[in-house]
Amino acid sequence: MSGPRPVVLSGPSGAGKSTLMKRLMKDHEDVFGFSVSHTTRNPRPGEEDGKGLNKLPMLLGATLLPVALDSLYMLRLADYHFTTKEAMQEGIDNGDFIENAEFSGNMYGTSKAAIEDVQAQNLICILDVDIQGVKRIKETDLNPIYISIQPPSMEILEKRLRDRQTETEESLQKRLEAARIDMELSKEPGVFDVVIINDDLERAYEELKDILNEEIQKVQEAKS
Ligand SMILES: Nc1ncnc2c1ncn2[C@@H]1O[C@H](COP(=O)(O)OP(=O)(O)OP(=O)(O)O)[C@@H](O)[C@H]1O
Ligand SMILES: Nc1nc2c(ncn2[C@@H]2O[C@H](COP(=O)(O)O)[C@@H](O)[C@H]2O)c(=O)[nH]1
Repeated sequence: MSGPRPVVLSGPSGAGKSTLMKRLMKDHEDVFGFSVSHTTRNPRPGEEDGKGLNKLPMLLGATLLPVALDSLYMLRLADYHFTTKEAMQEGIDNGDFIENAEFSGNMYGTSKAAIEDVQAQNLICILDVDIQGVKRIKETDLNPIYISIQPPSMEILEKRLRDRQTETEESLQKRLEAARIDMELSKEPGVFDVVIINDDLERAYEELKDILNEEIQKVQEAKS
């Protein structure tokens, strides 16, 4: 496939993938596009459903110049396509997904359309997937850069997840269990191109930008 290489961001829930990714997208206008996954979990307060949001940037770009760029970016970032188990299973059976997994009792998956939407715009496609997704994507011809975002320790991860206030005690425990497995597997040689320890956010962000610098420049040059 031509165009910039996609980027797979993986790592335990609460490690900081979304925080880093949202900053990357905000700081690099029209360089990255997020592969909006499907999930059967319930939306969190403030999360945007992907339905219809893809069309928003063009409308806003043409009509709403005085709006602050920050708010434009928050508006155009869909979090997920929130769906039901039945609808998602039907999509999986139809071959609509390049990968799917069960995580913490819910289904998650990357549709082929989610990636194609981003690649059609010649943007760097960012996928946020768990370790099962990483393994499945390795069986495809997507050829992304594989980056693992890891917390400095289990204790800090637990604190971040608790402070985020998005989980029940039950789902928090499931996520911590998955995190232990993830932290072990990410140490296996050859699974990830790079492992970033997200201790200090600024340092982790600089590291992420450095890794992606070559692809970022390619997209920026192609646009100039
Ligand atoms: N370096 C950091 N120092 C302190 N807090 C951080 C750091 N990075 C992220 N956080 C905070 O930790 C919490 C988890 O981060 P975030 O939601 O980005 O994780 P995630 O990996 O995307 O999780 P999930 O996979 O569940 O979506 C957030 O409240 C975020 O503000
Ligand atoms: N295999 C996949 N994993 C995914 C996908 N989208 C998100 N995820 C991972 O799920 C967990 C939990 O996410 P949350 O939003 O409920 O906190 C996290 O590790 C994500 O990376 C996907 O399409 N496929």
